[in-house]
Amino acid sequence: MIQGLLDKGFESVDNWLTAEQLNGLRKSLLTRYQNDNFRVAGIGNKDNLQTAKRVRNDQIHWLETSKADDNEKTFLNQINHFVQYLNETCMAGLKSFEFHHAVYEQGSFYKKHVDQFVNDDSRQFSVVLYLTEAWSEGDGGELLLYTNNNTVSKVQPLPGRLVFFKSTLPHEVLTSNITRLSVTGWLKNRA
Ligand SMILES: O=C(O)CCC(=O)C(=O)O
Ligand SMILES: [Fe+2]
Repeated sequence: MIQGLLDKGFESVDNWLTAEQLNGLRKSLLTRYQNDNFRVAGIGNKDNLQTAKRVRNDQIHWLETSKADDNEKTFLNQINHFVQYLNETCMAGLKSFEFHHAVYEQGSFYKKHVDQFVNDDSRQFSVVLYLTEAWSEGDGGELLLYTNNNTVSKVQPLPGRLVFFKSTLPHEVLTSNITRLSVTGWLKNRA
């Protein structure tokens, strides 16, 4: 994973969770979505929602450790192990992380952007885990990563796939033709 990050600027890994863990996490996301616990996502940390809607129109729900259910706790534990691994093997200096569930309803997208805020550079790495039950060519919602030398890499949002990239890397989500589910987060160098 680390090698891919260094070589290409990103890495993707399949089957990051067991099928059981993945199905559990999807169930938790859908339960929160059905109970109206989601809101339209914004951009930046002081944004105007009208502007934001032209850039992205997914809906999100932030995970809070204290309110996480067992499936979400398992996921956050795995992330914690991953963070420890990065700190031990790469001296990444990571101090905290934040994650949200995301639902891209049919027709939703997220235009080209970077995840680091202009007034806060604490987000070091972006992590996305795809939770959609099934994805096939034509369903859209691919992740485009603008790596160095104007190379564009396309990642299919396949169930169970985890993508990991530096938060300074420009990327975008193409329009999804199906309901696209994911959990997305950031590994930060500040608490
Ligand atoms: O879902 C994805 O593939 C990427 C999402 C994203 O770029 C973001 O939430 O900042
Ligand atoms: Fe992003």
